[in-house]
Amino acid sequence: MKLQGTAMINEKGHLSIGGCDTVELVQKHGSPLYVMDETFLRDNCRAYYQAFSASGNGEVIYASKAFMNLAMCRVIEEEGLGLDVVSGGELYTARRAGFPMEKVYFHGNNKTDAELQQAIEYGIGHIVLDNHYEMERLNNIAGRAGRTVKVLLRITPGIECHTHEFIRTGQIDSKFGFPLPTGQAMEAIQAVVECNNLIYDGLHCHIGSQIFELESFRYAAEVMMNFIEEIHQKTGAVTSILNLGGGFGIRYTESDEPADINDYARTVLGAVQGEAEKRGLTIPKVVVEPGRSIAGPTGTTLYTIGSVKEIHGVRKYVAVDGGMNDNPRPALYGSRYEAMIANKAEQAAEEVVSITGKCCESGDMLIWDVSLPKAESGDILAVSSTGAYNYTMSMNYNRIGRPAVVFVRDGQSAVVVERESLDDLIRNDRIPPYLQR
Ligand SMILES: Cc1ncc(COP(=O)(O)O)c(C=O)c1O
Ligand SMILES: N[C@@H](CCCC[NH3+])C(=O)O
Repeated sequence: MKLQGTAMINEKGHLSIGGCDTVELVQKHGSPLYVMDETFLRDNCRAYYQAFSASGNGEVIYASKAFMNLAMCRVIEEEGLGLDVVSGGELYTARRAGFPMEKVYFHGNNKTDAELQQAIEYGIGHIVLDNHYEMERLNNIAGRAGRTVKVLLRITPGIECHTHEFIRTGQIDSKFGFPLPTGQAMEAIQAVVECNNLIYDGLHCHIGSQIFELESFRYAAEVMMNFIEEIHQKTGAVTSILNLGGGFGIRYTESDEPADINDYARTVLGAVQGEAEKRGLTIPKVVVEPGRSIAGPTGTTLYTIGSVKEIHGVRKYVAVDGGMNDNPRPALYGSRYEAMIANKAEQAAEEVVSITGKCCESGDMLIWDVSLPKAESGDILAVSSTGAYNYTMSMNYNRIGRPAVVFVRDGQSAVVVERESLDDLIRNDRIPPYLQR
C-alpha cells in the first residue's frame, strides 16, 4: 500500500495517519473505522483552489456526493470552495453546517417539487436543470414564490471516455442532461430563455468519473465552447459559466496513474480561453466539480481481522469486521484497493490472501489476492483511498451499523460521524397496533 498524505510508519512499526497511531485509533474509536487525513484533505482543496480559482477565472465546487457531513462542509467552506449537491438531504446538510448558499449548485436528474422549493427558500446560488419537466416546474415554483432563479443547463455532449460504464455519463445514451448531438440541447436553451422566472447563466457537462486522460476534458471544453458559440449566434444569449463537472481520477492501486491537478487546470482553462478567443466570445467562468480527487486519497478504513480460513490449495480468506456495507465499490464496479496490516507495517509480505467482508453475500469481497505479512485474527487491516464514495454509499444490509468517521490531524482525532448503534438500526422501525403486545 502506498503511503499518501501524512501516512507514515511510526516507531512502533505501526501505520500512523495525521500523527495518530492507527492501532490506537481503533482502540479509542472502535472498529471498523473510517479515518480521514484532514491535513491531506485541506491540501487537496488548496491545490484545486490554487490551480483553478487563483487565476481569477475558475471556481471549484466540491462534489459532496463523494463524502459529506457537517464537519466536511466546514472544511470545504474554510478552504474557499463551493459545493455541488444532488438531493434535498445534501442541501439540508450544507445549510445546517451554515454553508454559504450562494456557493451551492443543485444537480440531479429528478429533483422533486419539495427539493426545488427547498432550494429556492434557502436562496441557493444555481440550479442545474436536467430536463424540460424540471424547467417548467422550477419556473412555476419560482414564479409562485415571487423569485427568479439562476440556472445552468446540463448538457450531454456525446463524449465517450475510458472509465467503467456505470460511472460514465457524457455519452448520448445517458439518463443525464439535454443531449447535444440530437439538437435537443439547443431546444432547451430556446425554452429556458423564454422562462420569465429563470435566469440562464450557463452550461454544465460531466463526462464521467475516475478519468485519467486530460484529452477527454480538453475535448469536452472544446465541444461545449462550440455550443456556446452556437447559442450566442442563434439566441444572442450569453453563457457566463461553463461548468465542466468532476471526474479527475485518483490512484487506488499501482496501475492507476493520475494526472497532475495543475496540468488538468492548464488543460481546461487553456482550452476554454483558446476556444473563446478563436470564436470571439467572452471567456466564461470555468467551474469544476471534483469529488473523488479531493476526498478519496485522504481516507483509510481500518478493520479488525477475524476469521482466517484456508481452502487448501485454493485460497486463503481473511475476513474483516466490515465489507460491502462500508465499501460497496468492489462489489458494484469491480474496484481494486490496496491494503496493509497496520500493526505489522514494517513486516515483509509473505502470503497472498483475499480479504472478505462479513456480509451474507459471496460477492462481499473487498480485495482479491493481496500480498500481506502473515494475517492473524486481531490484526488491524488498513485499506487505503476509501475517502470517496465509501461512507456516502454505505448501507445497513444485514442490519450492520455504519462505522464512525474520524478526522485526524497533528496527533489528534475527532469524531465527525458517530458509529451507528444497535438502537440506531431500529430507530425508524414501527410496530403497528395489531402486532403490539
Ligand atoms: C454531476 C457530477 N459532478 C461531479 C461529480 C464528481 O465526480 P468525481 O468524484 O469523479 O470528481 C459527479 C460524479 O461523478 C457528477 O455526477
Ligand atoms: N459512485 C461512483 C462514481 C459516480 C459518482 C457520481 N456520478 C464511484 O464510486 O466511483
